[in-house]
This record gives sequence, C-alpha cells and structure tokens, in this order.
Amino acid sequence: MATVAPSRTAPTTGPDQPPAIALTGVTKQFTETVRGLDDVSVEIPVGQRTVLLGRSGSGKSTMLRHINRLQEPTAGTVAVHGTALSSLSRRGIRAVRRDIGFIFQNFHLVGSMTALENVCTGMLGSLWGPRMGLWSYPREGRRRALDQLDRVGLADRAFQRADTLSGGQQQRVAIARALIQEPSILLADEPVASLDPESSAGVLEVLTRISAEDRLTVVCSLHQVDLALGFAERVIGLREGKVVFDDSADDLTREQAMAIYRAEATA
Ligand SMILES: Nc1ncnc2c1ncn2[C@@H]1O[C@H](COP(=O)(O)OP(=O)(O)OP(=O)(O)O)[C@@H](O)[C@H]1O
Repeated sequence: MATVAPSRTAPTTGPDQPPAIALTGVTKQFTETVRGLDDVSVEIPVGQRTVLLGRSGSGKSTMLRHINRLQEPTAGTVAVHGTALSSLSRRGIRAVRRDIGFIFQNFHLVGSMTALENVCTGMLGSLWGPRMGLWSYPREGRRRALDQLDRVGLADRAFQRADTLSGGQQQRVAIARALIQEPSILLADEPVASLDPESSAGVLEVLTRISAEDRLTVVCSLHQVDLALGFAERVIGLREGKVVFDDSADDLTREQAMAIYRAEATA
C-alpha cells in the first residue's frame, strides 16, 4: 500500500507533536458477521486535510464516529493529540468532543432559527439552550458568532431563518456553528452529498481556507472523486472496513481513486 508522502502545505508531525488523530489496530465488530472497521491503523498529523473515500458501507462514518468516541472499538486504540480515548473519564471525553467539531450531510440546523442563533447554539459551555432566543447569549458570544458567519461568507444572512437558506448556505452555517467551539479537529461526514456541484465546491473551498487559517485538522468523507482530489492533501481509501489505499492526494490519479470503489481489491 502507498504510504503518505509529506504534503506541500500540511504541517508535519514533529517529535514533540503527536498526531492529531491516531488509530492503532482498530477493529469494530458490530455483529458476528458485520465488521465496520478491520484492523485500521492511521496517523493524521495536525493541520492535514484528509478525505475518506469508499463505497457505501465501507466504514467511513464508523471511522469518523470512533474519532470522537461516539462509537468504541472492539479492539485497538484511538488517540487524539496523543491521548488514548479509552484512558479518559466521561469529563475527559466531553473535553475531547468540544475540541472536535462534527458536520453532517443534512446540516442539523434548527430551521425556525436564524443563521446567527444556530451558530450561537454551538457555543462552548452554552447554558442557555437553543430555544431561549438570540438575546439570551452574551454580547461577546453573539459577536463571535457573527465573526464566524463572516468567515464562511454569510454575515449578510445572519438574521435570515435557516430554513430559507440554500443547502450550501446551510452547510456553511453548520461549519460556523462548529467553528465557534474553536475545535482543533473537524470531522465532516459527507458534507456535500446533498448539494449541487457549485455549492459543493463553495463548501469545500471554505473548509480548505479555514483549515489553513486555523491549522485545523479536517477529516472528511466524500463520494465524489473529483471533489476529493481538489480538496484533500491525503486520501484514505476504505473497503469493507479495511484501509486499501493511503497516499498523498498530489500523487493520486483519478483511476486509482476510482479503483477504491471497485468491488475487487485492485487499489
Ligand atoms: N450501529 C450499527 N450496527 C450494525 N452495523 C452497523 C452499524 N453502523 C454501521 N454498521 C455497518 O458497518 C458497515 C460500515 O458502515 P458505515 O456507516 O461506516 O459505512 P459508510 O462507508 O459510512 O457508508 P455510506 O457511504 O453509505 O455512509 C456497514 O456494513 C454498516 O451496515
């Protein structure tokens, strides 16, 4: 299998800096016959943009869910910034989850709330709950939420109801909501699967820029090979829970990427 070459832009992992994410021999056995992950070992350095590619059911979402401990491995270890998640108390897990933003295919916004209110609900340690209205958030929090909306190009839509925004705009609000926690890692589970090509490109452009600005580690599952090649620094291909491809996106041909999707193991 190809090894990951140093990318042009991603910071490398130095001796003093553990990888942002490390999976070591991770297996997830859901049932006697269904294995979500099969002996997966990967290290993702701080600041790298990684795309997970693979057929439906290959284990992409399962891998993402293991990184923030939504699921626990049957065997192996998952470490975030050098700390094994299995060693953490519940409070420790909560702290790790606050450091990991998660965005989803269907945005998970509250449609009746404005873009700005939706971003505010992502605020760290928010005690106010999403239904108390914008003015229940502190002025400083509202200002930070507006700053994040500005970063995703939506400051002018702050007071528009989320359910009246386009899909691409809604996903950018979801990104702003994740960013207000100031995470060091962002996981994105098929974030553009329900968007048209132009909106998809816009969302990935925002993720690319913010990843560089914040040195944010991004792990993103995608189905569109062309988008993956434009966005990723590194591609990890999964098939039936196994890593079948792991290489710098710079050196990945379209044919190799397509091969990850074939039923037979040719990648
Ligand atoms: N909670 C669960 N219980 C049982 N099996 C599960 C569970 N979650 C996932 N699986 C199985 O594990 C395998 C990997 O699923 P996963 O959702 O990770 O795939 P995926 O690559 O994200 O697929 P898609 O691209 O369709 O989202 C599949 O066979 C799936 O049916």
